Amino acid sequence: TPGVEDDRTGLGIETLKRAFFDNLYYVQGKLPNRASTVDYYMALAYTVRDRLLQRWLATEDILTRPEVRIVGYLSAEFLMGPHLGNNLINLDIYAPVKQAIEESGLNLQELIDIEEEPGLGNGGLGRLAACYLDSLASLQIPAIGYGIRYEFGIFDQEIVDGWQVEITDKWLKYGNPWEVARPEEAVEIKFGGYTQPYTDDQGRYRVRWVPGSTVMGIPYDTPITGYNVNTVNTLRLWKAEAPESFDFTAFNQGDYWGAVNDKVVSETISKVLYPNDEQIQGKQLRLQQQFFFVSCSLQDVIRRQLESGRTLDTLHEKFSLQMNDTHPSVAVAELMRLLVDEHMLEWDHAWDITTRTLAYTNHTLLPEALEKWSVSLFGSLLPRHLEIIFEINSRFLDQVRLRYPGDEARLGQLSLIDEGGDRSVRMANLACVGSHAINGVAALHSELLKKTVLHDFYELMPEKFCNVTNGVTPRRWLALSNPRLTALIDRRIGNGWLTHLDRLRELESAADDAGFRHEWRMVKRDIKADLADHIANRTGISVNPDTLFDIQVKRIHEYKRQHLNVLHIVTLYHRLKQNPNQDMAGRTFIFGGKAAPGYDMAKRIIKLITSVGDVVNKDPDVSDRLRVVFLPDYNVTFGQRVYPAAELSEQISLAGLEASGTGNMKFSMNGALTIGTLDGANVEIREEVGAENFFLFGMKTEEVTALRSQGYNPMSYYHSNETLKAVIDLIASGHFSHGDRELFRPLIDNLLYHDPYMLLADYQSYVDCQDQVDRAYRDSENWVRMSILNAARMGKFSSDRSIQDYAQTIWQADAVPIEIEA
Ligand SMILES: CCc1ccc([C@H](C)CC(=O)N[C@@H]2O[C@H](CO)[C@@H](O)[C@H](O)[C@H]2O)cc1
Repeated sequence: TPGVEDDRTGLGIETLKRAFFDNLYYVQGKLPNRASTVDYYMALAYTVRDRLLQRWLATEDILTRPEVRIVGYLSAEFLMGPHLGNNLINLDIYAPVKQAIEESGLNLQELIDIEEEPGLGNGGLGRLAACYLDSLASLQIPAIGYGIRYEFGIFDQEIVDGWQVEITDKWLKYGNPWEVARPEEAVEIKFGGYTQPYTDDQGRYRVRWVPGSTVMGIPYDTPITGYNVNTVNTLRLWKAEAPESFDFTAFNQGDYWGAVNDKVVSETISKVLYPNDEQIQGKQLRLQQQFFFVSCSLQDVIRRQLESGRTLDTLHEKFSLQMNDTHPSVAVAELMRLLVDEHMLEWDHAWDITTRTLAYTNHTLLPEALEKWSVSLFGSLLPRHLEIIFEINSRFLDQVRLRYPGDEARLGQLSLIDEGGDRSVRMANLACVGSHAINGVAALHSELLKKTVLHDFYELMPEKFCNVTNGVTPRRWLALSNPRLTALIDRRIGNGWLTHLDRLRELESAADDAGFRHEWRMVKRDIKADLADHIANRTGISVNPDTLFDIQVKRIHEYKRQHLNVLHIVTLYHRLKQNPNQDMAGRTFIFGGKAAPGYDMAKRIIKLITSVGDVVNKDPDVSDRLRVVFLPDYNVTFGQRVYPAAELSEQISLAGLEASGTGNMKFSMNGALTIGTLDGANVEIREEVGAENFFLFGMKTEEVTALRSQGYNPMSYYHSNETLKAVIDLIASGHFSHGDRELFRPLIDNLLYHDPYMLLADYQSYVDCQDQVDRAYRDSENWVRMSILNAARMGKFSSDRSIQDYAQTIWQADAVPIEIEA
């Protein structure tokens, strides 16, 4: 009817309201008088989903064209965060929807906050994958994210009596309006069993895999909107189901458990995310999960290739598949199996296609994070893949022998099989041999990769190595998280910078504008006040928004040195106890981060933070100048609330161990200054913002290596630094643990006798640097100036720049604008 907008696509306020209440009624089956906030959220989610569907289907259609290249991002983790707010920003319908919801007597932020966060990741690696999906769509590059639809994501964290407690993450309890199941595209996945060589009808040697069990992989698709474009890409997450979910024969024999056994066993595969960050556990289920989503995804890719009318000979011309760390690296063997065993390609031809299609990104140098699977476990679960890996290895080592005749040591290093002890498959080696490109995630990290863990591969195949420094999406981490600063920047430099972040440079001149500085300071002050209210509600701790907000949020890990931050806090406490009139700017220290459930030292660090906080926050001598807060359950939603409120960003890892960091980028973009070591992307942030706008401390990687090789004796630092000794002794004395000297003994002993992450060696440099921060903060005009310059010079760290680097150097992928007929 003329004049009446389509209910599904109209953006008029009245249309939006009608559509909203129609979805409440027809989808949620609720009338307003009985609707809960979750019902209203669901109704709004469906209303927004309706308005992206046309673009989604148009993008899906483009992917079927033979000439269109597709980027497949294989990741065991996608830390997406809540969808509603992000889609309102990317579809540019935030304002009309806000008005429609408010005119309906509801509060949009309340509906946005009720969404269960899909926490399908641990930390940096998973969130990077999410930022990259946002940039791929915003740059109109056809792409598919491939992962696992865990029924339970990363645990929710509660702090009970100062200790972390893990709570199951039932994110699907109300259902998920942002996914569409596609059972018609389910695939079968094999496990176990044995292999059977045979000769095919052309007399050629072939191998058949006779599985011990099979499960079905059911795809669930989530739309990935681009910012202000028609592209809506897909995140395809696989759920495991039993081929037969109910065994009637067993049931009829009264074996009720038997009747559902298959179902339970199969579904276990996609049941829960492994909550370990940077520590391998070598559990069979973890390898099952990795093979499950990789085989599902590769079968899906091959189906799309063939349905586009292409043959498999040109798979690499249509698909670029990126392996997000080694977690998907079984893809090298699985693609070979599918091409050779299932689609009958010749080995060499298949190998050429495989290496041209696959690429590998490394995210960590930590030895304990480099995946190795025992040959026995691998062979029992994936007998055919082990054969294929042995074949790949023997052909590879033949080449190595030609290149380095007689160099057995190098051969041993490069081999896909670690022959030492219990033989194991080195997944990083498999990923390197099976890829055409290998990259690190920051300039320093990529250099260290070439010098250390992947040195032998670098010497053998230097042409494969490159660097792509990480980035973060300014849509979620500025426009959605910090609308007030976004509005201020828009007023100053116009919009367009959200897709061309380099334009933030136009803010540089504003740093010298007192009026603008004042507005900038006010925005930060307001956000700090909001966070102070949130902290009070969440923890009962009152913080003063006029103090310096010093924030460290990231997974708890000894190499990230949250406990070095605590040593500084105790140093300030010690100083104030000795001299209460000590002149210093008031500081609020805010921590957040989850510890892997089995990581005792990390859990003890959380207890140290909460224990020091209990004493400091209640001590009248210091509490007006010092506050320590551990905010529970650090996740994407939490990050969106905290990054905009920060003034000082703590990036204090031991040089050489933080591959990149991405929180460092989010803090700086929101005007926080960084105190940090020359580690990961800190190096490039300091290059961009200027050394004068960065608080640098600590040893460089070379100094760390030198000290380690000359023999590091932490006890000598304890004895030669009076304040450090007093601080350590205070903690050891039980002062923060009700006199219990045992509670933190493991931590203290580790620092005094081992200190593998060299806290004591970097302590004085850190404390001195923090004193610099204190002095700088008290010149608030200059501080705000530095804050503006920090944000203005963060253009490089947009994930759009990272994706453009990948597209140009690794994927040869181009933008394919999507036409939508009106
Ligand atoms: C097998 C257990 C496991 C699980 C996750 C990981 C990830 C690689 C850990 C991770 O998230 N690494 C972080 O990746 C970020 C994105 O590149 C970097 O910014 C961080 O520096 C790096 O620690 C390793 C090992």
